[in-house]
Amino acid sequence: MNQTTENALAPTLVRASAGTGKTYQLTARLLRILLQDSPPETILATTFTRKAAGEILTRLLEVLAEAGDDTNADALEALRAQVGLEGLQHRRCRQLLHKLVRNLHRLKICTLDSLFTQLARSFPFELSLPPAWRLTDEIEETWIKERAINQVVSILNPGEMTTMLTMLGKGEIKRSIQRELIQVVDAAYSIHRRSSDDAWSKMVAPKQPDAKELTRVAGELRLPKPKQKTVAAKLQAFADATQARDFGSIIGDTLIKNIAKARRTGSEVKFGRSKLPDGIDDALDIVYAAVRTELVGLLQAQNEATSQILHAYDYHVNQLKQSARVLSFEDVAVRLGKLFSSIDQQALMNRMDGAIDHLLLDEFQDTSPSQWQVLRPLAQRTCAASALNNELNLEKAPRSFFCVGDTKQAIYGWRGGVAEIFDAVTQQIDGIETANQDESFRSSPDLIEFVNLIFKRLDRHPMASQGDPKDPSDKSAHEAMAVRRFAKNFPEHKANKKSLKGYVRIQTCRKIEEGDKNANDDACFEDAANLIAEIAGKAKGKTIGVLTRTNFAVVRLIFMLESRGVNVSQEGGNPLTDSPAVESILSALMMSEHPGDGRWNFAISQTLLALDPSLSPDSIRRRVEQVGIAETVESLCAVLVPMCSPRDALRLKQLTRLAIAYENHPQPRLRDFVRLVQEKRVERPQQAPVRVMTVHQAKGLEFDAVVLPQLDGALTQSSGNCVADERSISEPPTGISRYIGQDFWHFLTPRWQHAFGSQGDSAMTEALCLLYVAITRAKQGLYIMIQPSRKTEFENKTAASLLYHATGCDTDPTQGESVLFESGHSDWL
Ligand SMILES: Nc1ncnc2c1ncn2[C@@H]1O[C@H](COP(=O)(O)OP(=O)(O)OP(=O)(O)O)[C@@H](O)[C@H]1O
Repeated sequence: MNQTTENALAPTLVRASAGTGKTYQLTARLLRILLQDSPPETILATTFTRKAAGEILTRLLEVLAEAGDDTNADALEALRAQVGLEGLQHRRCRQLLHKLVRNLHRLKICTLDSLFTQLARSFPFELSLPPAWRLTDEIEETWIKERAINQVVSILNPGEMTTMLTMLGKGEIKRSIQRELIQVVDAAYSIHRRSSDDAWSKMVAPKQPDAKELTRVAGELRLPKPKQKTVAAKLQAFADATQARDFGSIIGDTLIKNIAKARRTGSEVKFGRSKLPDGIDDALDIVYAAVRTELVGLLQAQNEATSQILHAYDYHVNQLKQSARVLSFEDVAVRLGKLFSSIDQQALMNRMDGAIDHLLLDEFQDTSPSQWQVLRPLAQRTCAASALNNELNLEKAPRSFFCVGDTKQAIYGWRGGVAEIFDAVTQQIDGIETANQDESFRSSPDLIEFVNLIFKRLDRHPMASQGDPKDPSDKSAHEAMAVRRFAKNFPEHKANKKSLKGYVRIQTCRKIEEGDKNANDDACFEDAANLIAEIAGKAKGKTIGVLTRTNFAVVRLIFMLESRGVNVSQEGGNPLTDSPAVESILSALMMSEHPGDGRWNFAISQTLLALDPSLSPDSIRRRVEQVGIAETVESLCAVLVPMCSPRDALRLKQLTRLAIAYENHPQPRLRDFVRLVQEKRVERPQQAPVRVMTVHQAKGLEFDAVVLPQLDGALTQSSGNCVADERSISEPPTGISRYIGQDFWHFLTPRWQHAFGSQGDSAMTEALCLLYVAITRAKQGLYIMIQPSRKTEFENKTAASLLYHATGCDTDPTQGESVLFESGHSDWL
């Protein structure tokens, strides 16, 4: 960036690596805009979480308060450097601080979700918003989803239902209709609502070869008499299937795959090592075409069924929401996206409450395409003017645009966030300047060296060279490309804190001979818990982050750490049912609704009923009817509290709070309350030095030491999702299809092969991003605990094996309790 453009606050996109101070940059820009006297209500800054928004505001006020203090010359100097204004004075900082404090409510620093909610309030009619609407939370969304699905089921007659399920389930009738439909809705509704009506009908099966031809081919395949028995049997099987038109039975046959490969590479069709008899090429092609029609036809039918289900679901879910006057954040974003892409920009601005002149977007990699659709007109408006400022070389920018993010931290693909959104910004915003930041203010040089070592050498893993890059139907090739691209584009990171000591260790846990997966996972968690207890004992006053892939691991580790006397807290919280005391209250409530159900009775006969014999299902039900759920819960908690540990007593208190809040629900029902408690995560209040959480929850956080105890699972999950054919992320998908396994991709057209392959590529990229986020949370200590495995298992696609290969480790990985890699200063503590 040159000085002139910096002065004029040129539209800027910053690609900033982990720990390089995105928040610092954003705050600097915000201060700069405020210091040029822009009214607070014309500024909008968005971040990913409410917490981050709060932190930016706090930081803003703190910086001004410190720099406004006449005796604090250092703070003023730091602020001058941060905002690039050499002549800035203490007095000016104080003035701005006072102005801000008086106008705090006008300054919009918020999440995208909350921005969209505010925007929606300016367009109630265009968005068909129900009067006096409110937002749902995740749990209410689940309830509404289930009710809508029940309604969809109720309108199908049994015949239709069987057909539908047969089509949905690839020919098999599934047992639970509801479960199947929930899966369909979870996998496809979000993309369905972003797409055009005919998107599901883009996968079209080619015409079946004609009947006469098939009969001829069946005969031709019986003619040759090859010497090898296996070849003869195979041709016989193909002839039989063709004769019976039973192509489903040979869909997955190796010979079918071989035909596809031979046609793609221009080579001969082979079966194992055997050569096939001459003169049957044409017959094989016709069988292949028929099998393709069968497979693609099945997929087409599945897509049709899915589309019908989703249309019906969309209707019912909207009806339910309209009558309950509720919307989710996603509903708001989707409606706004559609409106903003169809309305004239000027009309848009005229309608919005107070125009936004300065737009600042944090964590930009997690912006979804439909969110960008809403943000784009705002961004373009601020940029059109700021380009003009540049030309005129104005000191003060009446408008400006700034966004910052890190494509290496795009871990919310499931919400529709895509790294490519950065490219969309550079293409769609005229005159945007880009900058890179790769100097970490967080991590020690030893850690940064490790980060560079790993991510620049990801391609040392065998998976980086797997697959045929020329074959778009080869999933491994797409994944390999993702790995190589990540390594190639990885910028060299630098450390700012040159003298900060750091330490990295990768070690195996103890070996469980003959142990199954659970036994090995548990051994790894146990050894990690011992290690954490040891570090926590030595590292007084330091923070330790224990980062896992799954919520299940969080619960296991918390339990293990607590039993070792470690002061530990859990980010994001668990449902209150992690406390037996809460469980017995829930059992009592359920028993009052279902007095005959022995399960509940057994659960509370040992606790509540034993402590207070006057309690019975009847008395509890009457109490609920007379005084409501909250008071009943409170009275039941009072019976248990004297018997409880402080940990359980706290959970009971939190249960009472939840019950009081729940009573505001328009139709409080005991059953729904119990489900709410079972599902809602509630955090314990204190933040301990050791914090356990998933890597997703750790985004944006930092710790003195990080422990990673769960890197052995597959990097990507096999996808049961649907696949979108998207040419550009700013446009709705042109086609959608249900997913099929990679073995069948060769039947698809190259365009669909590309769409399926891109999904494999994205899933792998996201897995690498997750590993990057996990490793870069550490300031000084990084401890990685992996399971000992055979060398061949280290060829599997796991994070553990990626590290093994990237470090160039030659220590035997089959040995338990051995150190595979170590660098830096073990005495960093
Ligand atoms: N210019 C700076 N000078 C001094 N310290 C800084 C500077 N920028 C950031 N820091 C410090 O470095 C650490 C990382 O900053 P920050 O959390 O803003 O990084 P980030 O880019 O948002 O990281 P991530 O993307 O990994 O969440 C913080 O402790 C912050 O106070």
